[in-house]
Amino acid sequence: AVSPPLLIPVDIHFPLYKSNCNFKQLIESLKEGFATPSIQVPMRHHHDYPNPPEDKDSTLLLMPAFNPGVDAGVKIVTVSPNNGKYNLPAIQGTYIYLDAHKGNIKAILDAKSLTTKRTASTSALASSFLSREDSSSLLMIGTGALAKNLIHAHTSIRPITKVYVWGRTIEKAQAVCDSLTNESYSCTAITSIEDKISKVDIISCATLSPTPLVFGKWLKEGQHLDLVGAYKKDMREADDDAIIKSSVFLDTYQGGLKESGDIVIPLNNGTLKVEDIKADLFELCNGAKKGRTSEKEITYFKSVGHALEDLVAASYFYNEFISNK
Ligand SMILES: NC(=O)C1=CN([C@@H]2O[C@H](COP(=O)(O)OP(=O)(O)OC[C@H]3O[C@@H](n4cnc5c(N)ncnc54)[C@H](OP(=O)(O)O)[C@@H]3O)[C@@H](O)[C@H]2O)C=CC1
Ligand SMILES: O=C([O-])C1=[NH+]CCC1
Repeated sequence: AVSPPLLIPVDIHFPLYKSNCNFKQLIESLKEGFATPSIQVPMRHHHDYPNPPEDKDSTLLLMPAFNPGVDAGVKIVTVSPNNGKYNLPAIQGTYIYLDAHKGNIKAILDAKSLTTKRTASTSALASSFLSREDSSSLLMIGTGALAKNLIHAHTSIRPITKVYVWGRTIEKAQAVCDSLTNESYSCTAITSIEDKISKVDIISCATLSPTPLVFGKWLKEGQHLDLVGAYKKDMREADDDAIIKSSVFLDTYQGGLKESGDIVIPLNNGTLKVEDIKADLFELCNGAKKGRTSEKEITYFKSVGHALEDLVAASYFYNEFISNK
């Protein structure tokens, strides 16, 4: 099968463009983006809607962002949680990248690729503030479209030599490992989260699980927890004990306080108070707040995604296209 192009240029007559992502560069661009006050991001639309052929609702997200005088864009993305049974990623959609001055469309990007790359890079950006600098092992929980990208992004910023992958089936975990050959780390598929989780430095979790897969009782001093999955108020990937043991950080207060059960459930049951949340990526990137402050601290980062990330990544891929043309 032919994979879809990452970017279809509209104002440039060039057939198809598929980009290899340099995660280090994209992470740096995101860091600059989060520290750029001119970028405006209205609260995104987050609509759950019935999906009669399935037993689960789907979600539609509309995500605009503007950098006045420079560029703008909007992502239309759906999450169809049963897509796995059709061998499709849950995330589908498109990104329209615009010139902010005259409003013309500069490019249309495949939102599946854009989202996996910017989400993985956002997690790694957070890790650059929150994980220990000497982190050498990573546990990846989940085997979907994000898993491989998260492994690439996390290993690009820390000296990781050992990666472990857990999935609901060992075959899918092994397939992720098999796709990561010639890397500077080993990759091992595992069958039990509990057996490995206490022994790694960074845990990244990107699943559609409605209930916790990570339990605070398993977490050890100095670990960093990167929670990417739960995108609705009734979904969570980690339990209350994980919150109690950790310093909690968000991608943004705007979405992070409202959209995911990993934050909303502990806020509602009193386990977490808003004032306990240490910082979001705006505050970390502009230097207003600190990330990890001790080797022993357990850091808990929850992302739900933000349109600034899409705009910065679209700009990154567009400029890469222009310079390689
Ligand atoms: N924070 C952010 O910015 C973003 C978050 N996301 C979210 O991240 C998550 C992963 O995305 P992506 O990799 O693209 O999705 P995919 O659809 O490609 O993969 C989903 C993964 O979740 C696993 N899974 C599904 N149900 C469960 C369950 N009950 N318990 C454990 N594992 C389960 C699947 O396993 P199996 O193959 O066995 O079904 C698969 O490994 C999604 O929830 C998505 O909405 C996505 C984009 C941005
Ligand atoms: O930001 C994003 O694109 C998404 N967040 C959750 C699902 C998709």
